[in-house]
Amino acid sequence: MSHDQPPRPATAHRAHSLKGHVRLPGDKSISHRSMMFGGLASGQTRVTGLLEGEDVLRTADAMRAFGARIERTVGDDGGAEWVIDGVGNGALLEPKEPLDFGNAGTGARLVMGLAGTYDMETTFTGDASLSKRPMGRVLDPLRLMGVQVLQASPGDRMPITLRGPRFAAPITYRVPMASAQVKSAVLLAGLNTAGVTTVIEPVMTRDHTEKMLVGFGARLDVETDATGVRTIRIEGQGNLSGQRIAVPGDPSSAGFPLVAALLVPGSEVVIENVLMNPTRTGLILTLQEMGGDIEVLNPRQAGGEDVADLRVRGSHLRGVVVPPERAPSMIDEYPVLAVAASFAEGETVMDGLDELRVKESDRLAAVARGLEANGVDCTEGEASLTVRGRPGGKGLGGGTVATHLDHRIAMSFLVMGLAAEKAVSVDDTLMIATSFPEFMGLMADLGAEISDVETAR
Ligand SMILES: O=C(O)C1=C[C@@H](OP(=O)(O)O)[C@@H](O)[C@H](O)C1
Ligand SMILES: C=C(OP(=O)(O)O)C(=O)O
Repeated sequence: MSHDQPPRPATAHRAHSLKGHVRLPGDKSISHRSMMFGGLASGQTRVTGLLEGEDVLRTADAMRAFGARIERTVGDDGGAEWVIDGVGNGALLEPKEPLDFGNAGTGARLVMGLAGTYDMETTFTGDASLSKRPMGRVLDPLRLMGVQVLQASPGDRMPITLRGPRFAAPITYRVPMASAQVKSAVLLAGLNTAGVTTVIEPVMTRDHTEKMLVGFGARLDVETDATGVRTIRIEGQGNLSGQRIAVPGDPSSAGFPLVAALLVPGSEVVIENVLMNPTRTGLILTLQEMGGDIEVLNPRQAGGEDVADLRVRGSHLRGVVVPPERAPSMIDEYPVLAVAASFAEGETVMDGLDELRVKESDRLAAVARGLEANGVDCTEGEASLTVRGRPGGKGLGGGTVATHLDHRIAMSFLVMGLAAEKAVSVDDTLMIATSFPEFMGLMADLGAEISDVETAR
């Protein structure tokens, strides 16, 4: 997608029932990291199941700019296999051009860590959404390690130019907000820093960086104390070597067909090969607590991760209070949970949502405005959202939602339109390609009717 393409609105109509088996694209967090660690390691990394979304392809471009060779090939089973020839440890080259991360916070923040401590200059740019997001959370620890910020827009925003020191200093850093991106950026900066870099994580967030770095051969250990505080130590300047990675299906993407199947009466959908890492399953747990009929089938291990298939049936949902400490395990899923709550009996209370304000959009405000535009009774607090649902979706819908360049807002409200009495429109769907390019086709295969500008009825 180019930055200057005109927006592409779409409208979702009430569906009769959703039926079928679907396989999701690969997990976005693991896909980004596969590109980064494969691009840095010595030797070859082969990745199947990669999410070929725009966010991940930007990370691939960045790793190419640092000198990695990355190609999409066809594997033995006829599926795509990405082959990465890494630059070798400590051998990133200075990029000749600014790196454009598009819409991707993960790509930008993790690569700032990965490259920031190198004795070279790197410039980071992004689209209008990414340029509004706070980068100080990553720049602050990098500054402590000796990285100079040569250029940044007010409030430590992009475009940003970093200049690494000759010798970076290892630090001990307590992550001030629940953020896997900040934790990861510091650990990745530690990779190129002599000595031991320590990250203290008071609240556990997704642990893909830790697990994958160990898989690539990094010297990293994690200690968890009795209160759950994690201390992660990484020894710098070790050796990463190329790996084979099979990326499981993205549980954040799973949220959309999952909630759609729960809300549309008479539905039965099986979602195959979903990543079930416990740092990512908060949405499934919450929907089960609401009375959602979600069966976890065939739980298994694949490539060091928990994976399962999910059978979902149309269900009568009840409102719940979502514990704030669950937020990190479902942080990207609140928009679609709010949609589910709009159809539940009674009130759903979501709290501890401060981080939603700094995503691709201010998701707390975007969700509340979208719900209001579609007749949902809700209250937006500083870091909370309370939704009073209407079982059956009676009287809901009929509005157009402003998506603010945010893929998850677009997909969430299209899901709402499949179950609401009246159709729901979103002002743009182009951003869906950043994380879930197959969304429209996959939902249509299940029986959803979503019309866009080209197929308007
Ligand atoms: O590390 C990651 O892969 C991600 C971490 C989360 O961001 P924060 O670290 O900002 O919470 C999440 O919202 C994002 O989609 C992916
Ligand atoms: C927050 C998200 O991604 P990122 O921070 O990588 O832009 C997301 O995918 O919902």
